Amino acid sequence: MKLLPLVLREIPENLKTLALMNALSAVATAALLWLVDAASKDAATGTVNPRLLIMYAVTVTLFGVTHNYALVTASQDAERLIHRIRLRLFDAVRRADLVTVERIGRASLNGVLTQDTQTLARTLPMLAIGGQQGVMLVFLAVYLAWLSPIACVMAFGFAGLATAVKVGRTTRLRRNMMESAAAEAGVFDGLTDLLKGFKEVRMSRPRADGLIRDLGEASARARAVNVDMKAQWGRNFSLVEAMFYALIGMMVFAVPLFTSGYYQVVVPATTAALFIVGPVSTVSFVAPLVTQTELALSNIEAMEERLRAAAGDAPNESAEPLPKPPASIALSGATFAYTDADGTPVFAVGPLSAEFRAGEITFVTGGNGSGKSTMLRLLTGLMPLSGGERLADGEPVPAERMQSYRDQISAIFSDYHLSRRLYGVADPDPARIRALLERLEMQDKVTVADGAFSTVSLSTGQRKRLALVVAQLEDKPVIVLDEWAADQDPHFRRVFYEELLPELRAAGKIVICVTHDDRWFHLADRVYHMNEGRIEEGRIEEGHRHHTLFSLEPAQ
Ligand SMILES: Nc1ncnc2c1ncn2[C@@H]1O[C@H](COP(=O)(O)OP(=O)(O)OP(=O)(O)O)[C@@H](O)[C@H]1O
Repeated sequence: MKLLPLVLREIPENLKTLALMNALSAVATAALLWLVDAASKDAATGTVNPRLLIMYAVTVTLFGVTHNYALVTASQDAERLIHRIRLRLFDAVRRADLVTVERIGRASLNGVLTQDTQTLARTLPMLAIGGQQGVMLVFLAVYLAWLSPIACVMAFGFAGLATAVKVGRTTRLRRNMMESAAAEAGVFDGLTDLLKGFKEVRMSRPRADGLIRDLGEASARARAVNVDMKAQWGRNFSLVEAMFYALIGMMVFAVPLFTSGYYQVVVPATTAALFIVGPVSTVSFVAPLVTQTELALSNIEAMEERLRAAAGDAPNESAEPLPKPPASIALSGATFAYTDADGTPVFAVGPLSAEFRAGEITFVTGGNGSGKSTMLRLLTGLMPLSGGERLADGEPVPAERMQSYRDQISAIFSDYHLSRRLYGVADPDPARIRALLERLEMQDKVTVADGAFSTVSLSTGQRKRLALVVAQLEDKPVIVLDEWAADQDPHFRRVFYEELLPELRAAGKIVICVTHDDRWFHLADRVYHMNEGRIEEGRIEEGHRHHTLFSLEPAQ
């Protein structure tokens, strides 16, 4: 049971008031029943008792106010709880390192962050209502027991039976619903192929025919399963409704057989039975949601635990700032290995030693899969080192300064995600933005207003140019560009190598650039070459061009 401890721990503030309001609204309901009984006796003699009328009006008001308070507060508390859980999850994700996030998988993270929290958003308010109706049932039971203990036992016994039937059938119905969801997912998969692969479908009639045939079959399967599911739902609904009518019948036909003197209370007892139908129905509907809620909470807790366990007892990475913006950063004997699910290393890098200095352009070259991006991830502090050190100005960067170290670096990785909002750039100067957009030849495509780009629906190369606008607005001492130029046209590639990079160097930045463009290797002050996870420093030979530009020597 996770829900109750969670509620007691996370949102204890209103619980007492909530319980009181629930109890008051339930008492008001029982009082209304009593008043109806008393007033109907007067009505039978052709009189209206004004005192009862006033009491009735006051009790209805009390019920309205307390019921409304309890419902609204319970819903607000449920939303507050969900909000807190979400914030905790967001924070756990932002604190996790890249290896952990990649190991858990974005799909699993997404599932917990969206589906499981949505499940809570759906079930918690309903559970709150169910709880309230449960309290109401307790008070109605007391009232009915006061009128006639036997009537109470029989009414609640029968209601319990109806609930058991309903819950049992709902479990079966849930199986039908899961089949229905699977069938709908089949249709959705086909639709994804149709819409995402529209160009491919349009280009080939046999492919289109095959896909549409499969889609038709998936849709027919979904129809059959849905018909079955809805018939089952209809049968459940009718049966349970009929059982509640049977309950009322029992109050007037069966209960009198078991108790004497019942004729005196038959009207209020039957009215009370009518009143329990609604709450019993709600409680029986809501009860199965407890399992879903518990499952969602378990998933969320397990995910938090995985994220937290990965962080382990790691010190607070934001505890200390770097003493000053670094004039050089370096890896010294750094090692790291990717592992598979069993922990077996699948690709190892290092020991890597490389230094990157302010006012220098450093190129990192190497074949596909040689470990360039991995080296950058280690250098930028995105992934932990297994061995060796990261240095800033020749000094090892302790874990307590890692966030401050990362904050010195603007990085545009090859899979860079461009947000529309300029997160992390406080009050950007509009004139500077305009100048940068012009410099990156994007002024006709994009504007910036209220801290956001007017659009990010652009080509990959154009998005990378905007990423460079953001990086320059950030104005950090280190700029890392992972194959930035690969998505640019020849004209802008030249601008990048011959103008933008030298400008960044002239501004005193540590410029690190992964590239395959050997035509411009001569523009670098330093070249590192990656080969099967090892690094070699290239010596640039004057007067040479193209790939013979530098010869490789082991780094010192
Ligand atoms: N998350 C990961 N888990 C396991 N192995 C990985 C992971 N990321 C990369 N690798 C492996 O590490 C090796 C180096 O990858 P990396 O991306 O660093 O190379 P790269 O030199 O940047 O390649 P490219 O030029 O193709 O971008 C590859 O063999 C790759 O399969």
